[in-house]
Amino acid sequence: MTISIDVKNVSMKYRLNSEKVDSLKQYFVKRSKKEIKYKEFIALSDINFSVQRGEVFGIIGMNGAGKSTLLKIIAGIIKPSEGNVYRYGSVAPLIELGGGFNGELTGIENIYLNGLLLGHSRKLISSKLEEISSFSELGEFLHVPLKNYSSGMKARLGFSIATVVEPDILIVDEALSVGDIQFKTKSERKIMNMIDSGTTVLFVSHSLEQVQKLCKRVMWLDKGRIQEIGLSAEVCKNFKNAKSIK
Ligand SMILES: Nc1ncnc2c1ncn2[C@@H]1O[C@H](COP(=O)(O)OP(=O)(O)OP(=O)(O)O)[C@@H](O)[C@H]1O
Repeated sequence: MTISIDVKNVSMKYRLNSEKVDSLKQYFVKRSKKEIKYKEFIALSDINFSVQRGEVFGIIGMNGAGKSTLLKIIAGIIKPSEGNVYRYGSVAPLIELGGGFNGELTGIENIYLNGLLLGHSRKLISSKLEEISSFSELGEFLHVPLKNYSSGMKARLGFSIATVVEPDILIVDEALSVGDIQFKTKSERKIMNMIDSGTTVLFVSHSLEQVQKLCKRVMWLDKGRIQEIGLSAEVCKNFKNAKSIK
């Protein structure tokens, strides 16, 4: 078995402002006097696990358990406070789609901007422009500034860019709604095709049914800690029972 993602001793602490500051001026005065106090919030605590190549691995947990934070750390979008993540191969994060979009630029210009942010070369983006445009089905809108797009249209473009090059590792946050029903079906089919061709998938979802259908192994996160890692049916059952007791 070859490892695709290795998460070692990862912890994440967020700093929360614990003091009310009424103005920016007051903030800077207090900051210069070192009077700003922070509370620490531990979103993830000592997370250790690995995912094998070609595995579809699920992460479940209640709201605020730390699922999205963990995905963003694994995708390299944010850095953990402690620990390391080792990824073997190229990564396509289907989270915060179009995070690097600029509303003043057109769809086409944003394809280049986002593609470069994903680590692709200009040449590669040019060669894939037609494919991205056609998958997004945005037609003439691709020549219009993004500030005139609906959120579904932006998500369509983001998805089309992120998946144009088949990655070794796909990171999917279910919370993102990718366009309308027709586009959702099309994007789910694309993800299924990648799974069939051996892409490693990390999948966060609140739908236990979907998790059991797709994933063999699942991790249950509870208040930033690993509660259980194991076979999907078993972990989902324990999670469901615990939820009904609460
Ligand atoms: N930038 C931030 N600053 C401070 N706290 C944060 C930040 N981002 C997340 N948190 C906190 O970290 C915790 C974990 O958040 P996260 O979004 O990872 O949870 P989640 O399991 O994905 O939740 P959900 O199922 O609701 O999407 C939450 O309590 C949240 O309030």
